[in-house]
Amino acid sequence: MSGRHGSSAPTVLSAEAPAFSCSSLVHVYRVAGTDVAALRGVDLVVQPGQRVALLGPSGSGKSTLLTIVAGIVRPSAGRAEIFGTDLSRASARSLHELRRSTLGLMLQGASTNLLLHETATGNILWALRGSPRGSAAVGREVLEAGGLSIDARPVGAMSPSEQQVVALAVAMAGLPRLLLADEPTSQLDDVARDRLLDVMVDVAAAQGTAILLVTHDETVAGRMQRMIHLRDGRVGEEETETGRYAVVGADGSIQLPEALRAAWPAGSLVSVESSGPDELRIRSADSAREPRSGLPGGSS
Ligand SMILES: Nc1ncnc2c1ncn2[C@@H]1O[C@H](COP(=O)(O)OP(=O)(O)OP(=O)(O)O)[C@@H](O)[C@H]1O
Repeated sequence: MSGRHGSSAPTVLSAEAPAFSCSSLVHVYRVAGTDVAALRGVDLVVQPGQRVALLGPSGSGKSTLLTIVAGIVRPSAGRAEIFGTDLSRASARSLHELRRSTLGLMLQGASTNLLLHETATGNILWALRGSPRGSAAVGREVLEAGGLSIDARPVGAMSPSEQQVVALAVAMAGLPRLLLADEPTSQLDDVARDRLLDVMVDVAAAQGTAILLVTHDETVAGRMQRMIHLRDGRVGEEETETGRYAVVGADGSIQLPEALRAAWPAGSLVSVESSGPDELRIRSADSAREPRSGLPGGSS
């Protein structure tokens, strides 16, 4: 595949740097005098060429994280870097350059980044104008997988699912070093979704493209190499081939399993005992405590 998808040398911003990394990342939206904490301390590292799915309930901060990685929204606090470029400090100009040369964006609302009066192919060619890397052939391959290889309609006359295929074709045609995709196949039926995923994974593997992809669809997530679950604006768990694990944050915190959250509300006291280098025992203080009547001096 790599021959077919061959391109000029990639723009190397920092050879050894992760595709994306963030630590203690916080984002607060301020709307009409009210603060909404969308991200509450996210720690995450995505290596070059790694494919990562972001999952989590609605409102857990997935899209916010993606717009920060895209350099569209500046984080309120914490650190976020793309290939070694600090997103908090980068000038508007270098963020623009980063998006042009390094990132492929397919954010929510597939049609927002498309020229509606142009055809699918016209959109790909437009996106590749002056691009330091990029392959119209890859764009056409994605269109073909989505059944749009021969289509003279302007994108504005296409259905939402067809526009989603075009948006993915445009994003992939740029041969980005990091593809950011928010629900990239949400409008597609299962057959089209699987065909598109095949091409996406195939091209990404051939090009060494890292992917950070938001999805609610476990099938889509399963095509990525890592599955990260966000909860309440933090990384809660990660699924690997060997199981689903809680993730220790930079501050040493871990989230409670969902099933225990109602039983152990904020402020609950727990005893945390290390019973070996690889084992931690957490018990509710209530269960550890003797009944009051059994306590020395207990009166009830
Ligand atoms: N532009 C905005 N202005 C104000 N609050 C916002 C904005 N965007 C998101 N939020 C709030 O930030 C929190 C995280 O939202 P976000 O969209 O990042 O979550 P999400 O996990 O992507 O949700 P979904 O799966 O529904 O897309 C939510 O409480 C949301 O209401």
